Amino acid sequence: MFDPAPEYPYPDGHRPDEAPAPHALLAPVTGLLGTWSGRGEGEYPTITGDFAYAQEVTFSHDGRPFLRYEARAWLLDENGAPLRPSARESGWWRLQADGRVEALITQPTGIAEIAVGAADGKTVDLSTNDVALTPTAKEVNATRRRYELTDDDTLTFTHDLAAVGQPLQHHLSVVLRRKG
Ligand code: HEM
Repeated sequence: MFDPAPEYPYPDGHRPDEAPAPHALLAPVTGLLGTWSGRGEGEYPTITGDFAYAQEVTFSHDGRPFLRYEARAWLLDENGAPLRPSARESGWWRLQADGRVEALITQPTGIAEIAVGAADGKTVDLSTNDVALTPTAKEVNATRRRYELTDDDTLTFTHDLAAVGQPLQHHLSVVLRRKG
């Protein structure tokens, strides 16, 4: 009998050794699969003082040659307690031959980025190819995102930002640990 609300039959995989098998083109990024969390610090010349934050990041796949990417951050007070929700973003990393990456990343602040770069199994380096802004979004011109797997369960991430009239420079650094 016809089921009007069937379950989606292709759940995402979060580990290289579980079904579905990762597509061969994902080989340079399979070490990132899963959920990560950690604490980081940020700064920008237009902001008063540094800030501390926590972040959770998830990479998953459905057997095709792209990653689903999701990240959400929250600010921390001086005792490490949650202060308020901060940046969120989600997107898709399209893996090409030779570890080339084309990423589409959107944020609820009205920013949509296309970034391109490369992954080699341990590192991913993505730089802006294009940015689209909604009419009320802050001016963002470019970003650079660097990931490094320092061991199987530790992922460092740095984010450089060119925005609101400032040249490309450090905005965020975080050390993420594999969850679970
Ligand atoms: C972990 C992720 C991030 C955190 C924790 C974070 C945190 C912050 C904080 C605390 C501010 C100061 C304003 C405020 O209090 O909200 C800020 C400003 C800003 N951030 Fe981020 N941010 C993150 C990611 C990003 C990303 C991915 C972009 C752009 C691609 C971005 C672009 C900006 C811009 C344009 C400003 C405004 C600067 C100004 O108007 O002076 N941020 N961020």
